[in-house]
Amino acid sequence: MPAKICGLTTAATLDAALGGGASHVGFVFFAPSPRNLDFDAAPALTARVPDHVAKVGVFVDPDDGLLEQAVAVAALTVLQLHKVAPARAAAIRARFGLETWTAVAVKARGDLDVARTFTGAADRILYDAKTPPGAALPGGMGLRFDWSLLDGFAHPLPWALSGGLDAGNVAEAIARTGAPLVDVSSGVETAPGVKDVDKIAAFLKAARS
Ligand SMILES: O=C(O)c1ccccc1NCC(=O)[C@H](O)[C@H](O)COP(=O)(O)O
Repeated sequence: MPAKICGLTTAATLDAALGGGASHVGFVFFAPSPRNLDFDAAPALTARVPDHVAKVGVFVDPDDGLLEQAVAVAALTVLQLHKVAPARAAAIRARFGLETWTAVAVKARGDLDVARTFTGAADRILYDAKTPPGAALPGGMGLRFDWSLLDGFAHPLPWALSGGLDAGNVAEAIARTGAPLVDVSSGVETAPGVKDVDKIAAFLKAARS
């Protein structure tokens, strides 16, 4: 079962994700996040990732300079964009030539309409829970949305399920939604930004079960 462990900042927790069989590992480049990865630390950390595992950079409305620097220091293979309009996602995708994901924040069924606007502009939709107005982060808050909102939705692009997943609910989430890829951050932490090797292993095992 393809799974992304997001917000990794240490070798031990990255190795736990790789050892547990993660298909994707995520690195956040957003200064306000407790998971922000320093440019100085990125090369040594991301060099541990074998070629068959995707290195996903997570960005919030990034400018080209930030993207260029992050792609260079972390040898990213996927760009995950939050708070980016379709035209900007298309421009980033064209400029960098990398697989490009866009996060779609979901609270109500109507929020899914946004996904369709990314056809031709992104390669994958990451459905994530909508964070409250004024929240510090647009993701990584451990919030779950009502999975039944995805019932019968004709996905316009390949997709992934995110938001409030953990070892205790990921198998049900996959069974309930048919998600082809799952993504987690808070659910494998002991505190915001503090990943736990045992929780990572348990999540990946549960996702496979
Ligand atoms: O994780 C962050 O700190 C973050 C900051 C800014 C934008 C996005 C961020 N995370 C995006 C992710 O892909 C998370 O894995 C996803 O939102 C799920 O998070 P969680 O509900 O905590 O598992």
